[in-house]
Amino acid sequence: MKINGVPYRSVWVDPTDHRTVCIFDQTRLPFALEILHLSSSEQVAHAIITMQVRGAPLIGAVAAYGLSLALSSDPSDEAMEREASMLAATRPTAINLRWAIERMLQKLRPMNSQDRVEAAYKEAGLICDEDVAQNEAIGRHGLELLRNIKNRKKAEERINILTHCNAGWIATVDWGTALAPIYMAHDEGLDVHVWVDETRPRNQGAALTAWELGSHGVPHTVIVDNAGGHLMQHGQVDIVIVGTDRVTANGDVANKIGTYLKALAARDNDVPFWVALPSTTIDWRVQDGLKEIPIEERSPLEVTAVTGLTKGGQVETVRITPEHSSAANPAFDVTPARLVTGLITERGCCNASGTGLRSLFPATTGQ
Ligand SMILES: CSC[C@@H](O)[C@@H](O)C(=O)COP(=O)(O)O
Repeated sequence: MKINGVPYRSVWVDPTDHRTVCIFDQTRLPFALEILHLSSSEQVAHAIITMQVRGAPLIGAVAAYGLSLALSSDPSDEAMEREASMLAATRPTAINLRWAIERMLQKLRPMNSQDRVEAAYKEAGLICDEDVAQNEAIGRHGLELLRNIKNRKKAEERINILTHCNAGWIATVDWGTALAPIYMAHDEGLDVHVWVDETRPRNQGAALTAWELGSHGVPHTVIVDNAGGHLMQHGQVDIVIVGTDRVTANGDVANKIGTYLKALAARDNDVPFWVALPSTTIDWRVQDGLKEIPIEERSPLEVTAVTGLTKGGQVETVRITPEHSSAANPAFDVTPARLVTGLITERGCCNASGTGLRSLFPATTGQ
């Protein structure tokens, strides 16, 4: 995607030294656009844990480069296994992280240590290129859904889409998952408007989705997380599209906390609820999302405080709860497959079920 007319991906290798990995510091958006240069696997791990990079596909891609950086300083078997485990443990819910590390190890384990560094950067680059192609394909398939909605509307009526968290281009290597169809619809002149859930506690919607959509000129309105049900009751949402951090072999969907409540409201109001994902987000080894997907529990400080821009232009974090109140912060929830209208993948759309997924990915037996 472009920023001020310049095309960017969300992660790239510094062209001047061919080793350092560059990302946008997502904790600084939307107030500042800062590029971070990561030159060790520890720095990559820190960036993932602190959510300077986040979004399921992107943390997989960045972790793959993290392993490449580790091998640059020590390409031995011991170091590779140790650093791979360290990177895989940085966040628990998104399966793309473990998928990317596993793919790197499968490629690198049989190799001589002296050949590993070049091979690792090449494989990480392939992971990135494939992610871009998958998200572009998701965009094309999701665009069909939006065109169908438009065909059922009067000429002057816009398409209202609700989304949760940030599943845009900065959550992936490019395009995004849930936002890819929206960008394509906007680019071809469909009148789309996006209701952006702010997505407390970290406000990925208010900060990141709104920034992305605004930079691309897509009309959007930020709403508090609790407004979606009300808007659906009043016919102001045509479709919900969200991304996901892990989809089980049966089609259960883990995504940012609050997604489940949107799916319930959508079902009660006959609003289609779609989930967009590259196949790297499917965990074929897991069936029951509620029992088997680990849900990340983050710091209570993310709940008891908010960060924003003061009138003086300073970014500040302030407490919003009584000093001695405790807080809980489960970062994801699981939406059962029965509440999901369908999945948008790079191979097309399918039912959120084992049969639906197997109709598109018949040969996949595991990761
Ligand atoms: C294309 S990204 C889909 C998901 O990763 C996204 O919706 C999400 O929940 C991200 O969570 P985050 O905690 O910001 O990494």
